[in-house]
Amino acid sequence: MREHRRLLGAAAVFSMAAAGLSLVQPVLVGRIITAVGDGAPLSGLVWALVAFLAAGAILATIQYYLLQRTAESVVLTARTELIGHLLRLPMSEYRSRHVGDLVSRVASDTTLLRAALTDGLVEPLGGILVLVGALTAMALLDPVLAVITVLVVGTVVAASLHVTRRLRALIFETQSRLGDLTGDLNQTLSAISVIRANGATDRAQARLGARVRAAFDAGVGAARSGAAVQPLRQVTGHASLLVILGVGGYRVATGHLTVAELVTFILFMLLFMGPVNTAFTAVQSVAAALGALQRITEIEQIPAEDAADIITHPTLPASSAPMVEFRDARFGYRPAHPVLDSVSFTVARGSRTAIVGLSGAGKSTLLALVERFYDLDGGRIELAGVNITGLPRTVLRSQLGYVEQNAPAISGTVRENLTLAAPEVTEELCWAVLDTVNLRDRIDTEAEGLNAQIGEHGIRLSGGERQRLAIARVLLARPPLLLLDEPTSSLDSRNEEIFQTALEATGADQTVVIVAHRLATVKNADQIIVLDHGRVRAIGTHNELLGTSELYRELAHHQLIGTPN
Ligand SMILES: Nc1ncnc2c1ncn2[C@@H]1O[C@H](COP(=O)(O)OP(=O)(O)OP(=O)(O)O)[C@@H](O)[C@H]1O
Repeated sequence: MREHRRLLGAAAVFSMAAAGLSLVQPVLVGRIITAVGDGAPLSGLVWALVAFLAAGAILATIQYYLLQRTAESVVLTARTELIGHLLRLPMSEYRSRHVGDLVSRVASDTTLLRAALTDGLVEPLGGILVLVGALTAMALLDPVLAVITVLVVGTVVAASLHVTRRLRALIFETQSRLGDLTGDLNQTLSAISVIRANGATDRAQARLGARVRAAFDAGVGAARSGAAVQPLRQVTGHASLLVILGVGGYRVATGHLTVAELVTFILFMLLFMGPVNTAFTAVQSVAAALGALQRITEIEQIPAEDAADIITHPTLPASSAPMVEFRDARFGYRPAHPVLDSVSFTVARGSRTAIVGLSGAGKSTLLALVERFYDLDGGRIELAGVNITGLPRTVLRSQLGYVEQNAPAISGTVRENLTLAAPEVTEELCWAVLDTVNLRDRIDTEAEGLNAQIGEHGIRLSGGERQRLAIARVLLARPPLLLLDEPTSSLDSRNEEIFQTALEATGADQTVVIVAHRLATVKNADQIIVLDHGRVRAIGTHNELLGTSELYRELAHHQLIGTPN
């Protein structure tokens, strides 16, 4: 920010100096005309005029560069801050907003700030000097003509300000429609195979076409408002020139003014019109920037995920308490629709806990709550005896290895995906863990090896390969608690066996909570939690539950846990 102010200050000084020089030029021209009339020597005056013109041009060039540089760095700061904030929003915000709209706020809205700065801030500074200087000179030369000029220009400027009042809202509307379009386009392209396979391309095109049309209509609305200013702008220049030529000519004829004075006056008037024109542009740019700024601040005003956190434990104290404990936990994505209700259970250190239940029972939500993607509505979750709301989220998450349902991958290389939680691990360890999940041979087929790109969302890998890569990532990071959400749903039986072996090899220093949909994964767990409509129906081992839980018996009988009945 300080750098911006320094650069802006320098640009303003250059702008005012260039403006000051431009004010001297009409005076010199007037002198030259008088000298021509008097037959006096001209060369000194002409050289002075040339020198002033050249100096003015140099100053204007420097000022232009400084201004553009500042404007670019303001965009840089705005983007950097917005991106920093965007990455830290509460999870619910990403679910309720279009990602494309968020992207357009970073890419497009910030750009509008640039024009406001160049047109709206520094140019007018130099402009004010020219305006005041030129007006004073005009008043000294001929007060009557000066008053006439001010009246003509003032009326038109007032009218144009009235017109541009609506522009800010119109630009907000235009940018919002653009955000809707990029949001929809982004979603459509990421689900293009679903659309193609269902023969919905034409419908998608029609829907996107309607979005394009809405953006066009909003843009036309803003253009109409902007265009209304243009004739006023033209009128100001032409009308004042015509009036001054008429009245000025009359005043020369009646002996109130010399020709040299009239020419000087007109030159000052033309100088005076420069800032007036700039003001027209500035008003529009600032209105546009305010519209865009509204969209940027809308996001920046959303408190970051951890803004309201009250940290009671900056680090995780050494403790022999259970690894995880849910105590009467209640949660709903929407206030009146509880997804989890009175959930209580304990996960011992080094144990394997499986969570089973029908689809929609709340299994994934349970893991997301341990990650603190959402906060409970009631009750508490403890990690090693500490309420997780009292831990910094970075500390909490450093203890967890989470394999999400469907194992989403990040765009980038195999290595980037593997080392996301442990950037420092060696190449050797990477290959070893790929070996553990039976992925070494597949990655070996890539000429770039670990540096092979896996495409957007890992599109170049099969579902099962993506899942194995996600498992490899948490195995590599070796966090104390693994949260695995149906990690084998896309694996064949051989790879599932390999996964079981890898899981058994994790050792007593790692606790595992696994949402499972296959009996094979569940059978050997130390405890199985049966979840039904957000409530814990039973807890026990496979053999115990076969005897005590009707629901578990039914699920086990179908061999498929977690799918609708
Ligand atoms: N972001 C969300 N916003 C609103 N409701 C949600 C959200 N995520 C999940 N739900 C709802 O919460 C309930 C529990 O979902 P959850 O994903 O936890 O179930 P699950 O037991 O993991 O199901 P599955 O076995 O099908 O993965 C479901 O009714 C689901 O529709």
